[in-house]
Amino acid sequence: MIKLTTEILKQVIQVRPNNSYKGTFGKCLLIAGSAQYGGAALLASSAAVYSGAGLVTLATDPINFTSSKTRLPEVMNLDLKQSKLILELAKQVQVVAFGPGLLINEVNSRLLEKIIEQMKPEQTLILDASGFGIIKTFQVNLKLLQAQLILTPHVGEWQHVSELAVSQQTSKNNQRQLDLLTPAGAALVLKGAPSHIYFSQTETIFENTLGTPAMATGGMGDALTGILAGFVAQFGWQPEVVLAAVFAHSYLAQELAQKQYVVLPSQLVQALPIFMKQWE
Ligand SMILES: NC(=O)C1=CN([C@@H]2O[C@H](COP(=O)(O)OP(=O)(O)OC[C@H]3O[C@@H](n4cnc5c(N)ncnc54)[C@H](O)[C@@H]3O)[C@@H](O)[C@H]2O)[C@@H](O)CC1
Ligand SMILES: Nc1ncnc2c1ncn2[C@@H]1O[C@H](COP(=O)(O)OP(=O)(O)O)[C@@H](O)[C@H]1O
Ligand SMILES: [Mg+2]
Repeated sequence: MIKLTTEILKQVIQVRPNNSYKGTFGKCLLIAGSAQYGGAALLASSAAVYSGAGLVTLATDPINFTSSKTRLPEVMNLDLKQSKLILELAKQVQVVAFGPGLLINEVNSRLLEKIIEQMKPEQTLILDASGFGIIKTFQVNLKLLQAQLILTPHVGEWQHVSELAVSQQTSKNNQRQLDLLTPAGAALVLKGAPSHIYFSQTETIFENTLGTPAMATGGMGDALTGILAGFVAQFGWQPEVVLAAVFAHSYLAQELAQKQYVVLPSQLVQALPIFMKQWE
């Protein structure tokens, strides 16, 4: 088990080249948010923008359009029902993040299946939250994916997907289930206190030594999904980039928690640009 340190931030976060433009830092498509869980979509999409993705589109229930545009005009919106448009855009982005705040239903599962079918090896799919309910309920096969894959379940979601009770979630069992369920190289960010990161068909496991109970507020995982999307969009898919995003999320929360009893996910998101500047 390798413990993450600040080395990973220095390694991954780069000074931006002068001759860059928004296209240099990648495009993200987030498929997230129902009427009930619009906040998850707002947090994930804002985290992608604040962590530095060049262009961010949120496909969501239209009821979230006004709040999305009012809170963050940088984010573009697509109607979750317009699956043709979503699939078209999904071909053009570096990262698709699927799941926060979605309803677990057949329409969303069909959309995910088509995305899995069409994504290319140079792209990355991040699966979070209701995405796990969808793959489990509708038996979606992740092995068909050719793109890179990042799974970000908390232990409750991992229990559902892996069929490992929390008490059975040992490193060995987690690795075996990950290898069974996903293509080689897929990352599993198993969120908890602390979080562990596994890679499919790879022996080495990483521990995120940081984190604080001040993070235990709904939406903190949605923010991580957006940070992962932003990091992969601009720094490319590499195991180190996944590790750096996970570490940055907890490190920043811990920094804020020195002066705060609770760290709100939206506060963490807003603090990202200043935090990243320290590590470029
Ligand atoms: N503001 C918002 O709109 C928010 C929306 N959310 C959305 O709400 C939906 C349901 O998410 P939930 O995470 O509540 O899903 P679940 O209700 O599926 O998961 C929580 C279950 O897992 C168990 N559990 C065990 N260990 C856990 C751990 N370490 N951390 C968390 N739960 C653990 C809990 O006891 C509970 O039974 C998702 O779509 C999610 O994206 C949440 O992200 C919270 C914020
Ligand atoms: N006590 C804690 N110590 C360390 N990290 C925590 C703690 N509580 C929550 N977290 C972190 O907060 C995030 C919570 O994610 P998740 O459960 O998906 O939240 P949500 O679905 O509400 O957005 C994870 O990254 C987890 O590691
Ligand atoms: Mg979550």
